[in-house]
Amino acid sequence: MVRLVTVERRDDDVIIAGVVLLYGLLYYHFRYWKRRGIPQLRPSIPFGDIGPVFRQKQYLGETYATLYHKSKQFLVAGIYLSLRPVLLVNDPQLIKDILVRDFDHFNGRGVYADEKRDPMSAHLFSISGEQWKNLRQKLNPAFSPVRLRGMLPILTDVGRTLQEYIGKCAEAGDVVEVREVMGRYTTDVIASVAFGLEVDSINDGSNTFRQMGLKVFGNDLKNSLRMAFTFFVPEFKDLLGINCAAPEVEQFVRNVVRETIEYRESNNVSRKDLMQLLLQLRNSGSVSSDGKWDLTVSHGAKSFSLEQIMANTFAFFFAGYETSSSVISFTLYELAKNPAIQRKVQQEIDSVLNSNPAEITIEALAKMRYLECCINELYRKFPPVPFLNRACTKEYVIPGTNTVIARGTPIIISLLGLGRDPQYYPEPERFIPERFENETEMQTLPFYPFGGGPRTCIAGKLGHLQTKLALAMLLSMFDMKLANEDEGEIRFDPKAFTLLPIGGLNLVFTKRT
Ligand code: HEM
Repeated sequence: MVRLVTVERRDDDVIIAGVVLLYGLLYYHFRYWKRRGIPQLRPSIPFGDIGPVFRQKQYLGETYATLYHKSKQFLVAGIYLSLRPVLLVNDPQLIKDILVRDFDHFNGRGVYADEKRDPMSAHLFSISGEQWKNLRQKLNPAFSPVRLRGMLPILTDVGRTLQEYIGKCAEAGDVVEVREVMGRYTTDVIASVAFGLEVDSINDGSNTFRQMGLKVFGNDLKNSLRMAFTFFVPEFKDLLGINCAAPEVEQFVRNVVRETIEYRESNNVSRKDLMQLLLQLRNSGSVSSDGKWDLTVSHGAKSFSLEQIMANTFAFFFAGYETSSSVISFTLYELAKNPAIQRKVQQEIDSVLNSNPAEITIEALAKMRYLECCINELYRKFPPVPFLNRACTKEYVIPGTNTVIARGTPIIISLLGLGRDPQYYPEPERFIPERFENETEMQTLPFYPFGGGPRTCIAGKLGHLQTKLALAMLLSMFDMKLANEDEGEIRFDPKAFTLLPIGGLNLVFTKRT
């Protein structure tokens, strides 16, 4: 009896000692930034500063914005994504230095990429260092102005299908959930521009392309783990043994890419899209910078592997469709909420297009300055990529201080936080496109909807073009209003990986006379 009690006591002692030790280690860990002389907030064990995200109470982009507002008096603040220490950079000048002038110290992305274990993860968005520099240099010509001009007819075709679809809804007096419909529009654009396929998910939401797009950002448990490990703790992703894309998405991309390439190569088919340019790169080692679309077939070794084509097409797919669709749908929503702004932008579009709305050219779009201001205001208020990621690749001393950013440190810049900061944008909750009328003033604002420096969005001009084109095509033909006039402020789905409003964005369109 006495022995039994002694053994139980010993077990208790071991457990207590274990708990104390673990607590001590965590306590030590969560003072990582303090030990480095960098201010930190009040992280909690074990979620650090992103407890609301883990508890599914707040969308990650909003949590970063909150952390920005709490710490903006500091140039930088140390935060913890659960166990992972990350540096939040708040100061506009330092942000600019990191993105542009001192980019050499920060060319990493800080997310998961492993060409061998998970080839689909090693694309332009995720890779770093020399590998990234090489690929970026090769892919840059694929998004030059002359290429965009070549792609415009594809965008216009899909835009017409969108106009017709909205026309039918207007006639029937249907409520349109624009976040979904614009997601279908950009899916069709990217299917055509990146994969070279004509799909019509606008009229058929059950289309495989659309379903795959939804799966990429799906918030089921497995996908949540997939995203969390890709972005928060990439070091441990291998332990989990799951790939960056869901198996059915990966299989889908593989099949589509393989079949398209086989078809084009055996039938000598040429099309003005990204797939054509990736094939050019594969066959000749570069994308032609003089705007040619044909393939020079060399019989030597291919310089860009099939796996690389797949990974990068996948990146264009996920980076391309969600961003623009978010901007188009939130802009429509803001214009429905602000009828005076809607009328002003329509008058501008009418005067540019005169009586020929079928002819929307790049030159015509460039003349729509007020529409441009509306889109910029939208990028500010609802940035489709609400934060930027970088990783420090070479030790860096913050100018004017003794603070050292160590190699390997992941960096976050909260675009949503900056965009909603009244210090830069008075009355940040209001939609005021006029803020962006003065281009010189604009240059002084911390405004990076497409990121900045050499690692800025490679296809920003394409994204902006498909956004502006769709808005011009819709606004030239339709008026719109909120389906529910007393709709409150937008709340974002805390489980989503993108800016997804709970309940959607519901509008009613009527044909303009
Ligand atoms: C309105 C539309 C778009 C917005 C607002 C947007 C925004 C962004 C942002 C903020 C980044 C990160 C830049 C940085 O870290 O400095 C990025 C990167 C990227 N975007 Fe976009 N994007 C858009 C459209 C597109 C489209 C249409 C594609 C592809 C067809 C695309 C492909 C990419 C890729 C591949 C990267 C990684 C670039 C690199 O790391 O070198 N984006 N985008």
